[in-house]
Amino acid sequence: MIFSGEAGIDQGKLTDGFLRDVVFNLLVAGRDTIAAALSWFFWLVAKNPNVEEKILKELAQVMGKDTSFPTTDELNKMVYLHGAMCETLRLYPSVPYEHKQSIEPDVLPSGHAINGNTRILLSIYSMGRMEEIWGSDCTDFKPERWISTSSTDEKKMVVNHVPAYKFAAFMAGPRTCLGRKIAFVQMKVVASCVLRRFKIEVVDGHPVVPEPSILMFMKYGLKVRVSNRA
Ligand code: HEM
Repeated sequence: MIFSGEAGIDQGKLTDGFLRDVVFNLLVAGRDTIAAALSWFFWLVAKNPNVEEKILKELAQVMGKDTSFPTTDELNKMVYLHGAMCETLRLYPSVPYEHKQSIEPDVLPSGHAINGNTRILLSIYSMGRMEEIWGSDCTDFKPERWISTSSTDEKKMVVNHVPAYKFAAFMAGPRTCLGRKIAFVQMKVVASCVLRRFKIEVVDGHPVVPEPSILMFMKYGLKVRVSNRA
């Protein structure tokens, strides 16, 4: 639209109103989605010390004693952390369900015939927990399922390609999330900076349950004890 359509363009220039709306859209789409995902990530990591240990090991290998923000190159090397982020979004997608609407009668890839003007609700949350899709360990938090050894260098780990129609946290098709890549950058920067410096422990007895809404936050927030890593 920005380059080919008329909307938001006046005498060949983008209008202030159009630019305002684009920036607002990016802020709305990209703030709470990341906040929700990071809450679930820190909770899952605190509850799975084996995962925490592997993340810290990878961070030490990639960053050494450098305490500054990770570079793009360093972020790309954080393969296990990337897997942990995908695994978090599989189990706790920031957008738990989506709705799409047909204009005309159609047949879905599943073979289901639908009428025109039909609303379809997709539960991204349920899809992330289906045994047919993810296997018998579908409820386990297992970053390993997202990574494998490189075909050219068996000492190197790489992030597996998983089709968007299987991992639907960012949805798929022409209206897929535009911020997917920047979302991983932001989440990995925050996670790596926090986890290297601090130990996060969930306060005993604090209930952690999802609040199903347009975005899936924790119903009672996340109460944690934060201590400096020795
Ligand atoms: C964990 C983080 C995020 C998740 C889980 C997420 C998920 C989604 C989902 C499910 C959609 C709907 C796609 C559809 O209906 O087909 C969407 C749309 C969108 N997202 Fe994200 N998002 C995240 C972060 C971001 C960030 C950081 C940005 C921008 C900086 C962003 C920008 C957008 C935009 C602009 C759209 C609308 C795309 C369109 O309608 O064409 N998102 N996102």
